[in-house]
Amino acid sequence: MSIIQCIGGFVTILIFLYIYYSRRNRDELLLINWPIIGILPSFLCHLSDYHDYSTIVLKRYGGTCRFQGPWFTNTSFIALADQMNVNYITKKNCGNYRKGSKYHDIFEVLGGSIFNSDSDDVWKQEKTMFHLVLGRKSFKNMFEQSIQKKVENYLIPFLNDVSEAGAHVDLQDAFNRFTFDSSCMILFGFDPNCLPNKFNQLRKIPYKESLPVMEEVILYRHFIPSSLWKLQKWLNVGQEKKFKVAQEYLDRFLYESITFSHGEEQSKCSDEEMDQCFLGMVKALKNEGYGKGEISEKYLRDTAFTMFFAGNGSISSALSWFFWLLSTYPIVEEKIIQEIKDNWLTQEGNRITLRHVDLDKLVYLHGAICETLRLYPPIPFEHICSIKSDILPSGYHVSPNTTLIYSLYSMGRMEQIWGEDCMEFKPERWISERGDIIHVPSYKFVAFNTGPRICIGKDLSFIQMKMVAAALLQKFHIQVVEGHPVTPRLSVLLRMKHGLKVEVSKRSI
Ligand code: HEM
Repeated sequence: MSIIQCIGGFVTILIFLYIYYSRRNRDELLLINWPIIGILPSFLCHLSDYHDYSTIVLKRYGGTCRFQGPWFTNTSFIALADQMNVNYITKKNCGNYRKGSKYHDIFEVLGGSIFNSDSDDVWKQEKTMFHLVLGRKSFKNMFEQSIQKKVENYLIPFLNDVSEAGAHVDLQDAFNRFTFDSSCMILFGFDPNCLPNKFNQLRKIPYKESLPVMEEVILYRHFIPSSLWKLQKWLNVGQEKKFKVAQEYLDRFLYESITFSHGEEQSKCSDEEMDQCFLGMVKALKNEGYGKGEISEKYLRDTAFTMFFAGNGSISSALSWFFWLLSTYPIVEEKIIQEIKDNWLTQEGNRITLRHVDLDKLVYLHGAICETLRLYPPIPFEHICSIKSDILPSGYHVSPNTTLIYSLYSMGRMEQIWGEDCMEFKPERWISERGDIIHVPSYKFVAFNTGPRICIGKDLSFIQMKMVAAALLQKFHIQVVEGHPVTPRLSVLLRMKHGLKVEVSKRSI
């Protein structure tokens, strides 16, 4: 018998077994760990709706189950969406769980940054430095002023122009440009002007496109054998070729920004603003003798890249899902508008000042943003690795050196965690009878991760999202174009696959 006949016979048996199983039990078919090829067929069938598929599987198996990859590929993992188990691995027994070597390989592009660090010394030192900078009053002021400037001088005029032209615009792209520019202002002290103030001045900017491409390839690296993607990388073909090109664009931009050697097209900030920007403060801290080692350009690049990776896409993704949900739930939009009317924000002449003390009064808006992050967490899953064998609180056994993936997306949709109405968008669930925001522990509301590796930028993210949402809702009614498909892109960041096409009309409240 020839090899082709053998393969043909094997495939026929698999098809027969597949049909046999599907007729016997449709539910069981959700997750069949086949001999040799493991979950590959189920996985391939559900590639386009991967997050929803994993959620259904995890619900079916009580929140914890094993996804067995093909033999000898090192792609098997334990999937989790059970808050007790997740609290255990991220907090109670976090000493036994690390990001691990597979994570470091997949996220190599982050360099020696805080995200990628497993060494307690380096991680603690970086974390303290982030806290020192983000906690400074001068940094917070600079942060708020940068967002305010960008909203007032670009985002609002841009959408005004769109409404006057009666055009359709991709709101996700506009938010992505907005967060890219504001991240640069905060990090480096200059605005690269990716978001113009006129609709017809939109131009394609390769370095701005880099992150979404890289995030997509990073997701593939999770699920295909590492030997395969490493070979692709070495041969510079396929997805890995796309990754390399995207990284080159972004790295060139970052190194030029660090040394400030761009052309003239950027709006430069004052020397004072430059000193107060994130990297300015990091350099000052290092010069004062904080932390070990020199401030090399590579270190500054890794820090800048981390800030982009952490903050830029997460915020633009959250804002896009927020406006899509409002378009789907007009009653929620009405309540937010009413809240803005009742508490409005300091009015200085014609100018609206978005101070965070005023934003704190917008409790319903806060609840709506939490609800968005629960249903559409920008980072949909987390990846860690066990050191020694362990037993999870649910009784599940974990062998040493096992990959565990906990799905933040699925955890936001579990009935055991959020109740029977978990699929509904209900900002009210975040508000107490007295009208305050209810504190929800981070192992339940996991969009910002939980345990020691919890997000450092959570408070700043809320300020930024509330500033943008309040300013836009006060000025515009944003409606998603009828029939526009909205589905998540297959990526480590929950962006929308087809963007968010919207129509904009002016509103005055
Ligand atoms: C909606 C916005 C955001 C969301 C949903 C979010 C979510 C997350 C999540 C899930 C992690 C854990 C990642 C991991 O360990 O693999 C994380 C970590 C981190 N985030 Fe955020 N983030 C957001 C915005 C930001 C912003 C604006 C900044 C910067 C100011 C930031 C800085 C960080 C840093 C430095 C870490 C690493 C913490 C550590 O490893 O100890 N994030 N974030």
